[in-house]
Amino acid sequence: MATSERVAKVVLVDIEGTTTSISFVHDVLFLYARENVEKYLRESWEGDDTKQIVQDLQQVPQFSEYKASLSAPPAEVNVEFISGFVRYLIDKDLKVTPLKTLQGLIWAEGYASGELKGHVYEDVPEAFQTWCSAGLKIAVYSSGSVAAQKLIFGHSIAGNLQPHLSAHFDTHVGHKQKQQSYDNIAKLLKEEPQEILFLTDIPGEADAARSAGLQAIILQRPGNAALTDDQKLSNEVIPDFKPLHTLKLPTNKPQA
Ligand SMILES: CSCCC(=O)C(=O)COP(=O)(O)O
Ligand SMILES: [Mg+2]
Repeated sequence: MATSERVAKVVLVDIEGTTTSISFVHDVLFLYARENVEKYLRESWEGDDTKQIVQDLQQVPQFSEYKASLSAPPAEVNVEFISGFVRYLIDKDLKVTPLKTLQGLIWAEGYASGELKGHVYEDVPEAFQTWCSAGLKIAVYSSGSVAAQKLIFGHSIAGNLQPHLSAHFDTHVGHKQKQQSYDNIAKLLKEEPQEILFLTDIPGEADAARSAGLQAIILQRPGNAALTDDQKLSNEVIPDFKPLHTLKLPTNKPQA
């Protein structure tokens, strides 16, 4: 289907590599979390949220591997030990839920102080505006926690984009390369899967979304991983959101 003829009721956007540069996520956000995790854990160690995250981190499969890599692991978990494990997970870019929850809490302090401003590509605010004016809904599905998603769009370099967004999904609905996650999202949105258009930089995510019946398009932003010839042949690939400015609802009926 030509991009100009495409119709959808919901545009479901990924963040890293789609609305936002990979370098911002890795070189700014992940670095901020790396540098501030120990301070954050020290100050919140006795709090219920941190206690739950620390417990959940110890259930991550890589925990025993990390412990075994240390010459003298402590007898009891402490701030330094968990901070080291968090940095280990960040360096491996593991999209595990307790890490993502913790990162969101750490970033909240950076956004509140003004040290962090969320990067969005220049075509993103106009696309959000155009889709909302055409009656489409915009939802977000990222490995970043829902709280972190609200921060990046609420404190973006283009201002507060959060009013354009109707729904947020993170790894609580499942892994981004699993069909079941997209089945879950369609059910939660109460929409037919084919009326949802998913935009992502990762072919495995596009494949999983299509298996669930969603439409999917790949973004090839500057700095994204190169696609193979096969991936280019089996996907529609666009450089930015501009070709999707003509996106319309399937009927002239406005959304309820
Ligand atoms: C919510 S901004 C940080 C995004 C993040 O932590 C991440 O791992 C990016 O994953 P995505 O699913 O957006 O590619
Ligand atoms: Mg991505």
